[in-house]
Formats: sequence, C-alpha cells, structure tokens
Amino acid sequence: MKIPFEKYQGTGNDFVMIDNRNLFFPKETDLIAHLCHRRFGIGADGLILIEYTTAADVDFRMVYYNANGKEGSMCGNGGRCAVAFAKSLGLFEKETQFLAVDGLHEAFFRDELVYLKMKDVSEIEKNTEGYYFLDTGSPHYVEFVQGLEQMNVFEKGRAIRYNERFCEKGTNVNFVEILGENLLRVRTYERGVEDETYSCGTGVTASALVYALQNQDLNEVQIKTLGGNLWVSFQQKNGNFYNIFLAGKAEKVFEGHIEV
Ligand SMILES: N[C@H](CCC[C@H](N)C(=O)O)C(=O)O
Repeated sequence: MKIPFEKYQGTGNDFVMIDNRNLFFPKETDLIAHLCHRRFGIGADGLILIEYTTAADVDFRMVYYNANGKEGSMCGNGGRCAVAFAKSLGLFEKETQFLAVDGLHEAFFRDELVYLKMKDVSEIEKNTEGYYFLDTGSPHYVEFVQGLEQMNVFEKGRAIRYNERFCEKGTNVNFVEILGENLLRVRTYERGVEDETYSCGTGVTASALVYALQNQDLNEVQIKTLGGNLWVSFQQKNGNFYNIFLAGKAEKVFEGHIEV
C-alpha cells in the first residue's frame, strides 16, 4: 500500500505526520517502527496520526507513537508539530483545542512560534540521590550538571533509563546546565527512541519547572537544545504549576508517499 505523509520537525525533534481522518492507517507496531527507521524508512523520532474526535469543542485528536512503534505518552514537540499540521489541513484558523493521550490541550500561533498548553504539574519528587522526577505528560528524570556540551548523554542517559528503578516502565532522562538567569541548556535521552534526540518538549518543560522551584517569582525560562530554542512559561503557587505553555518553532520539512 502507498501511504501519504508529511515530515515535520520542532527544534530538531522530527515526526512523520499522517492525516488519518478516514482511519486508513494500519496501527501496527512493526509498520510504524519501519516508517520511523532512518535507513529503511522515512526516518523520525516518532509518528503522529491526526484523527477526528466526537468530543465537544475539540478540533482533532493526536495519536503519538515513539520511533520503536509503540504508543507513547505525551509529546510536547510532537504536539506543536501536530498543531502546525492540523492548521495546514484547515482544521482551525488561529487557535485550537485538541485531544492527546494526557487530555485536552490548547494551542495558538504567535510570531512564528507554536504555543502549546501542557498539563498542570503538582508533584515533583526531589530524590535524595540528587535528581528530580516528574510527569509533564511523559515521565522525566531531571539532573543538574556542568560541562553538558561535552557529556556523553547517550551512555549516561541509557544507564539511568535501564537502572533498577526505571527499567520496567522506562523514563526520559534530562541533563540540565544553568547558563544564566532563566537560561538553561537541556539534553535528553528519550525513552522509546532509546537515543539522545535533538530536543524533547516535555523534557524541556520538566527541566524548566524544576529550575523554577528555586525561585517562586519566576514565570518564564528559555532553553537551548541541540535543535534550537524553546520557551516555557507558567504560573506557580507552593510548588504547583499551572498555565504551562511550551513555545517554539514547528516546521514542515517535506512530504511524500511511501510504499509498504
Ligand atoms: N519527544 C517528546 C517526548 C516523547 C515522550 C516519549 N519519549 C515517551 O516517553 O513516551 C517531547 O517532545 O515531549
């Protein structure tokens, strides 16, 4: 069969996007892993289906799979790309509300950036071993480090993802360096891709919130990733974070058909 697709990227986190409003796409793990494969397929960190939903006031539903072909938890960069793709399909004009695996999300465009509202966060575990663990739609380990540009994120991240605590369900692993006031560098090992990616939206969000625990007045953080800049804004009260927005570019790269 011939599958039409578009390829999108958000700060270098890249996705195969498929318009599945007519439900033609076979949701098979092997097929999805093949489409995401960088040698045998199109190549991507994940695959996203856009589908209709009957839920009230919702423009579309986003179904996200990791590059290993398995349905993933929420994807922040993928969500921003899904919003850009849905706009190109004419599903909304300026702002939208859509459904993802972790619930409803609002999103809008401003100055070429896609702003995506993330779920509220109230539980941040501060582990005695020197890391934080929280869920921003996906599970994230966050550790502050120095010399991040030289670090082997793949080796260190993989060791944590497969350690005794996390091996069963897995986790995404973020290493964070403070570059200046409200400016972070983040590099992420992603579960489901099982590699370092150029950027991880839910990981950058998790890193910004953990950083903000130190400063109750803080409400915006800029983050440098390997694939470019992201911004996380939020409101916080006693360690509870709400009105969390992830902002950054989301761009179409190419489109085509693949024979499978
Ligand atoms: N790249 C994604 C994270 C996907 C989460 C996925 N790796 C999982 O844990 O299922 C993002 O931008 O938020």
